[in-house]
Amino acid sequence: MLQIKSLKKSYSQGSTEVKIYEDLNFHVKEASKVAIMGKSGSGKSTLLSLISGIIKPTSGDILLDGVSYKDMKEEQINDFRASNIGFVFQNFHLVSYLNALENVMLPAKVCGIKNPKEKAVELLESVGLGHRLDHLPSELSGGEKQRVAIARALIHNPKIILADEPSGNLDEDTGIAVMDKLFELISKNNTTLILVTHSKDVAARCEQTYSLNHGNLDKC
Ligand SMILES: Nc1ncnc2c1ncn2[C@@H]1O[C@H](COP(=O)(O)OP(=O)(O)OP(=O)(O)O)[C@@H](O)[C@H]1O
Repeated sequence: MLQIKSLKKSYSQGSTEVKIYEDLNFHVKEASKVAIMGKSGSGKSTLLSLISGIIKPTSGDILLDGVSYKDMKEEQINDFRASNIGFVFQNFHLVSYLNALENVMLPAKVCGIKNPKEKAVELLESVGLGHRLDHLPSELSGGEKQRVAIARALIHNPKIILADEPSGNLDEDTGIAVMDKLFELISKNNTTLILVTHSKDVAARCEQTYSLNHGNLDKC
């Protein structure tokens, strides 16, 4: 489903080259749930940004469902990402001036999905927020914001969800409830999950856990 081949990524920092990976290889099967752990600065978020096509590798290739990013122009990658990938971030990344319903509808509108409102209401109800549709992000609790973000990530039935510390900003009980919801919905939809986390408990929910060490992904 997802293939990462001989991936090299370096950042230029003035005259210095910051090397993150030299030769990273990785394969994720369809509908599987994979956790990525590793020390701060090991390159976990960078890997999610590369998988989403937001940043480009220095060399190597990424294929999603056999489609290589190398063969696509910037605009095609943006369209491909909008249709195939859903995101859940630690800081929620909701649009501040849109209410919960409008936030969830956003990816559906971008992808031209029919009945976006109906689908968004259904999803918000499934995450227990049917009574908060018209609340702005500033009028929602942290756990509620993350449940809106989960509904938004799933509305366009993406092939893959990339989650970066989704419970990192939530208290323990709220984090558990939010993760329960995320795993329930992705299992129901057979969505592939790649989850970056520092929490062993969160990682244990996944079928496989890898640790990113010195540019290599080691199976735990
Ligand atoms: N745009 C950039 N320019 C230069 N260096 C960068 C850039 N973005 C990230 N880095 C460096 O790349 C390394 C990997 O960053 P990344 O955010 O992927 O780490 P991470 O494993 O997700 O860390 P954390 O667990 O702390 O969130 C870090 O050392 C960081 O300083």
